[in-house]
Amino acid sequence: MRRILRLMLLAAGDYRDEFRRTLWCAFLGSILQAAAYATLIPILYELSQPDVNTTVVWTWFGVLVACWVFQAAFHYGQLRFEFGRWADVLAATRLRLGDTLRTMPQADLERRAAGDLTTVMGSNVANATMSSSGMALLFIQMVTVPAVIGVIIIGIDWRLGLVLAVSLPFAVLFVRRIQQITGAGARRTDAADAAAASRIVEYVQGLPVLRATGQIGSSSQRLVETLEEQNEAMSGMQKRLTWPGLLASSVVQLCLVVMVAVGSALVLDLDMSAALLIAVVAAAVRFAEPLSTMANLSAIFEITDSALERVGAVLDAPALPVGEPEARITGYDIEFADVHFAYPDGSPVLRGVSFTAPARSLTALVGPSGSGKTTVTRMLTRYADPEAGSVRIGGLDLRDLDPVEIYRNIAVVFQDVYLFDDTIRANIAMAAPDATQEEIEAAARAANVHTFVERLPRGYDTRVGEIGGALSGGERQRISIARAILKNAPIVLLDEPTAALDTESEVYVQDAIDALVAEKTVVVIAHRLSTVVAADQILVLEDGLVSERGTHDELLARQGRYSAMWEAQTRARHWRVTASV
Ligand SMILES: Nc1ncnc2c1ncn2[C@@H]1O[C@H](COP(=O)(O)OP(=O)(O)OP(=O)(O)O)[C@@H](O)[C@H]1O
Repeated sequence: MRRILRLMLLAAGDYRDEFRRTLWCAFLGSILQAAAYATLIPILYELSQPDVNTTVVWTWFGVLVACWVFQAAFHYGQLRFEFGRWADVLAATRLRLGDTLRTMPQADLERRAAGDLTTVMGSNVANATMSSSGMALLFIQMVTVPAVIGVIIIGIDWRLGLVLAVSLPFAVLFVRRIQQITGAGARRTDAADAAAASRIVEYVQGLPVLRATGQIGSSSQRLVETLEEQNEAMSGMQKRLTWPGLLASSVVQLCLVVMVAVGSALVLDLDMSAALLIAVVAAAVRFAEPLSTMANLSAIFEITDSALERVGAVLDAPALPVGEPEARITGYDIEFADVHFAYPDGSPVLRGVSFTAPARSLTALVGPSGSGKTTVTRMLTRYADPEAGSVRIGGLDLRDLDPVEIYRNIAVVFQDVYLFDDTIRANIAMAAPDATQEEIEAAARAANVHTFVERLPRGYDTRVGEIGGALSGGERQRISIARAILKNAPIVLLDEPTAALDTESEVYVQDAIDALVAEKTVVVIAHRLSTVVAADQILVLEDGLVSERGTHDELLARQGRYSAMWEAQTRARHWRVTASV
């Protein structure tokens, strides 16, 4: 219970003090509710006496009314938060989750599948916040009311109290069993939901490939298997709940039957008045009722618990530590000093990379596939911190810098362009939301976007989603370069932006890149060596190490790995030309 309470308070965030007050309201309200039921015992008892003392009856009736009035006041305090505040808590928690995802190391983020995070941000956070308040209050009520009534019944007649005391451990045992089953079931269902969400995202994104390979609908085995597991997780839990559920409610009913039997025997022995028995049994119904409610609701309790756990795991995720949050980048040279890095599940990828890239110079990274080129550019955006060595920008160790400050100074153009389902204008302005229309158009012209946007009926106001498929790879790439030009960051990282383009698109995109990189510190990953002949320095990466460095001419003269790669690519180009003649 303490763990759940901690998670609830974590989910309540800035509203945690209000939430605490609500829990107190629920606790005090529950005691008063139980006390109100208990007043029925002296009232009924007195009414059954041959000479009724009306003062006693009215006094207890006054206590009953007072209990209900105060209970209603506490209930109001509880409902005000439950209905009035939780929508705010939900919105605030989603924003906090969004913030945590932003500050979480990129490497940690990547380890979570997209669908998993969608489930956390969607249904998990809704279950965790909206139902957790209701569940917490219900839980308090369900524990407090029987406890108070139980104590009062024991005080009135220990034998009837004993019946309650004996049946309680059995009821608790079955409720615990139900909780174990629903707990395991809810976790399995949540994991299955997250896996299904990931598979659905993957299925939708991969539709073109799936169509081409005939893996659509039920023939898409991976999706079918995940949906089957989701179904099995849900129905399996329901099946396993049948017997414990039945037994838990039977114990509660049996307890009442035994109590009536014992009470009747006492009445027949003239050891107890019939009126008192009726009053005690009426109160005992309130003792038993929450226990069966608890058994019926435990599935919802566990779903809430599991959702809280998943939301808590994201909220608790450690952010990248920042040495000097106030530090600002003022110089734009880059330095890698003996950088070692391995992905969590793999062998070392960078094994002592060292180089410097002076400000406003162009550094090209070349090398075989898997040699670590992309990882070098990732380290520059503080994707993760090196295991040894340091990465510096303008003399500042990235470990000291807030990732927001790093991203403010770096523009990245990837091979795969992500465009949001918004207007072309909004997609370009993403990195500079305050940019004027003139600035957006200037960037678009520089990136060769203007020419094709002009041809669209709604120009810059055309939504990318409306024409998604109608934009060629080169056009999408040019939009992403316009975005980077508008951002005007002093450092530019290019991950082979022209690699997947046809020759005509490549020319347009190359022009756009030229406009982007002028006067910037540029690091570019290149597979086609012809695109980086003019680089100030070329670094050849092999197996996580810089094996050669120099200008194109210097490296050719060295007759090493670079010169062999150049030879191979020139031969391939020549072969393609002769083959097509
Ligand atoms: N997120 C990741 N998790 C685990 N291993 C990774 C991850 N990303 C890359 N790797 C591994 O690290 C090594 C270097 O990858 P990297 O992408 O940096 O190489 P690269 O030189 O850019 O390759 P390519 O030219 O094919 O893009 C590869 O063995 C790759 O499998």
